[in-house]
Amino acid sequence: MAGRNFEKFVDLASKIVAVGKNYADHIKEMGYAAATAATKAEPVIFMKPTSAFITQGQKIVFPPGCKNLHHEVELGIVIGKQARRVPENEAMQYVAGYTVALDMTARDQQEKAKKEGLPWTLPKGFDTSCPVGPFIRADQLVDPHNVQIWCKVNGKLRQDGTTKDMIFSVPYLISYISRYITLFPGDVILTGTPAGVSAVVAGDVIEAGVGDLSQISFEVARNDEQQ
Ligand SMILES: O=C([O-])CC(=O)C(=O)O
Ligand SMILES: [Mg+2]
Repeated sequence: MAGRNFEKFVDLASKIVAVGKNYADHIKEMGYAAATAATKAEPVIFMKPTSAFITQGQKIVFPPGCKNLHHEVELGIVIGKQARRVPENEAMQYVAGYTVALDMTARDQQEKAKKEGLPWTLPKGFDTSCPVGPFIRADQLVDPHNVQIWCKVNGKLRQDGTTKDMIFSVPYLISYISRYITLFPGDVILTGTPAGVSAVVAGDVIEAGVGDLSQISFEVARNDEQQ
């Protein structure tokens, strides 16, 4: 991992791989089928393009046609070196660090896609759908499975979870994803959201953090192309 500047992981990344249904309380609030021994072995995986990234100072913009935009706070894993078919017991060697991320979701469009059995690419991958925070070095977060992740909207706490409640661990996810998709330095894995997701409107300010290690604040803006 030497020689690379992971402070700028957004510029290094070639992709964002996102995990869904990783917290039982969020599975429940969304009405997803309960996890079973069988589904536990298979996390839900989807992707966002790197054009979804925004960093502080930029605004979250409603995608065209969306009337119900949700925040989802998530721990992001920043990959440190190329990972292909990595065994779980070696997976942590591939972690450069972490970040706080928002998996912004056009919930109305995602619900429509779910009903029709279609992919979530646009509801999850539109421009500005992946606000991220500063880089957290791996040695600053020694136990990624025991940290608070939280999200406030206009100062009001909406999500207050802990990564202790993740169904699939960080090494499991790296191992599982890298069986199918080679991960490269700077790539980000979003590890799923705890309960408390809710709608935001233009003018709202979303704050989120991973413990007190990384904190972000983003304003939501309407889409000026909106019909
Ligand atoms: O949209 C969803 O509910 C799936 C997801 O991203 C998550 O669980 O974090
Ligand atoms: Mg999510």
